Amino acid sequence: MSAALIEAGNLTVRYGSKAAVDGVSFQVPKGRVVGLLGHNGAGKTSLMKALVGLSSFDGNLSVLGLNPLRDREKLLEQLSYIPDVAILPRWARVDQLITLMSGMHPRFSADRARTLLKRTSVGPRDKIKTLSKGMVVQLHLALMAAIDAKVMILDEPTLGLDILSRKSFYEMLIDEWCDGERSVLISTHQVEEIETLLSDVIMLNEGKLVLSISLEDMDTRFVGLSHDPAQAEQIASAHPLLRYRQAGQSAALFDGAPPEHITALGQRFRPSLVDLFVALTRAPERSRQQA
Ligand SMILES: Nc1ncnc2c1ncn2[C@@H]1O[C@H](COP(=O)(O)OP(=O)(O)OP(=O)(O)O)[C@@H](O)[C@H]1O
Repeated sequence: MSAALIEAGNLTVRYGSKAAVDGVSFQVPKGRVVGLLGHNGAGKTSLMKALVGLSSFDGNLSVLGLNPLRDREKLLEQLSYIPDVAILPRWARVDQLITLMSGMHPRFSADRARTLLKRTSVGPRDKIKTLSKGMVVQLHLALMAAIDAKVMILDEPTLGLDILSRKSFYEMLIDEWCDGERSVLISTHQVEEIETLLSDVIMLNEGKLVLSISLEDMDTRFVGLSHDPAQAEQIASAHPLLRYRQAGQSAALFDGAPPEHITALGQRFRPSLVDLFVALTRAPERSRQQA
């Protein structure tokens, strides 16, 4: 088995003639927390469905050394997945669900699920239909995190939750599931909020991969330069990825350090993931206010 938990090479997912995921290649090694970012319709769900064997694909795809389509049953024993349309049976009580999961999944630990639930406001006797959206998501995570898996795939897991519920969701994920060996892939639109949790980021734009990088490498590769508006023309001549306003100042974002005479015109800063996301995925007509 290769060292990477997930390995995609020229991965393409089509719906008819449309490529929702278009020739994407990336790797997810062990122990990573990977953000999958992209605008609506960028291909995030389609990519995740391919990873869990729910979509056919062209190209190469190996998850835990398995082909998700051919070896789906074996793969699902070692992988936890919360889809964007996740639902739990409304008629059931929490303890009934735990019993159900114990019977269904060879790597599910009922004790672990009960321990994880103690972190939440969900009680074992609660009926699913009486739980709030935030509580259902916490319960879902507790159930999935009680599976002894190597990879977790979360498709917009905190959609519709308030900030406190989102925070406790991610706290439980990082504290209780991530152990330096397992990896998790999370798609989200809450780029700003998730940045500090991530070790890596994968960005899609209209089905194409625009970036796959560790946050560490992102810090050394991309350079922000804040500057006086009077220098805007000279800065533009060095072809920044994006020109925008930052903390009331004109700013430019470069892929790689700009030439020294350009750097000397301003002050370097570390661009945020949001800045980078905008720079790499904007449509030209949607570009932010030019500096
Ligand atoms: N079952 C389907 N049949 C046809 N086209 C589809 C299907 N599912 C998705 N698509 C198309 O594929 C593209 C990618 O959709 P996908 O749901 O993967 O994007 P996404 O990044 O998850 O978007 P969002 O952030 O809105 O959930 C879109 O253009 C979408 O219309």
